[in-house]
Amino acid sequence: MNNDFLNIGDLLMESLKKYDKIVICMEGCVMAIQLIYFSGTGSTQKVVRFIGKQWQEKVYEYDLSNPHIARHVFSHQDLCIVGVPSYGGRVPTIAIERLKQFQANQTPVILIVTYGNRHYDDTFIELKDTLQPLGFICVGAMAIVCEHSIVHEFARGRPNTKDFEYIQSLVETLKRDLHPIEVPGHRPYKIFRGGLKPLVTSQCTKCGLCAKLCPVEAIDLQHLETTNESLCISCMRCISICPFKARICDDKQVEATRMKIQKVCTIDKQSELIGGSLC
Ligand SMILES: Cc1cc2nc3c(=O)[nH]c(=O)nc-3n(C[C@H](O)[C@H](O)[C@H](O)COP(=O)(O)O)c2cc1C
Repeated sequence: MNNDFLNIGDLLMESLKKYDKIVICMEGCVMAIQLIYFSGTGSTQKVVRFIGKQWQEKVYEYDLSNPHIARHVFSHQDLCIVGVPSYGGRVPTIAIERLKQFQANQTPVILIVTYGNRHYDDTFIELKDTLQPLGFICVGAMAIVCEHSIVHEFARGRPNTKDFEYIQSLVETLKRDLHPIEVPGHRPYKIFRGGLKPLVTSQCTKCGLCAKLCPVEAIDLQHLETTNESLCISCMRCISICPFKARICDDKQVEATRMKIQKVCTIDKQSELIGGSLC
């Protein structure tokens, strides 16, 4: 047996059994940092990478927006950091489907939810409910405010330099006090009826980048002028990556969304550590 490894999973299971709060010092213990994320327009990826680097330079990555992502089994010697954006206060369905391809073995996991300054509602509890049966143990969670990927005026430019400094301080706190946690949210989860579907304009040069990068293959390379709306998950990836700004959301629909959420979005929220002790 290799004593250099601290078996975090076993410690956590013990703590769960005893209903005792456990404080785990990560300093000096050997772990692989595993980043697993879904990110439509790049904010969640940026945040998860930043948080991972606060532990170790060397990290492994699993991008859930890749339809051909390889399966993996994580061990108790891994520390996983799982990040998703909140869509309508929920975990994007495709992220749940792809997470279920993974397995864990008492693997500690930190949950990261990014959201566009409105609210994350039931995203944490849904993410925890997805990961726990797979063998993960939730030992930390953070809610991070990012620019709203539909209504960009909300939290525009965030996370900015100040946010990253703050996130760094949150990670330092988290590192000193990893333990099994409860997360906020309700069951049954909030109903999310889906978002806006991107439109294609005459600016389209048929370069095909959107089709290649669509997380759900909703754009056919042979028919770039349309989007398969039954597959589209409204992640806004195609709009954000188009070099010619040829894919857009209908202005009126964006305005309607803006009006609906503006009251709760205008005051800038702060990123936060989430979760009470499971004691
Ligand atoms: C379909 C959809 C639904 C969203 N729902 C919410 C929401 O309920 N609350 C919120 O604050 N932000 C919401 N947002 C904003 C995103 O959660 C936020 O911009 C997130 O950081 C995007 O991450 P990404 O760049 O990794 O895709 C939504 C965005 C999309 C595309």
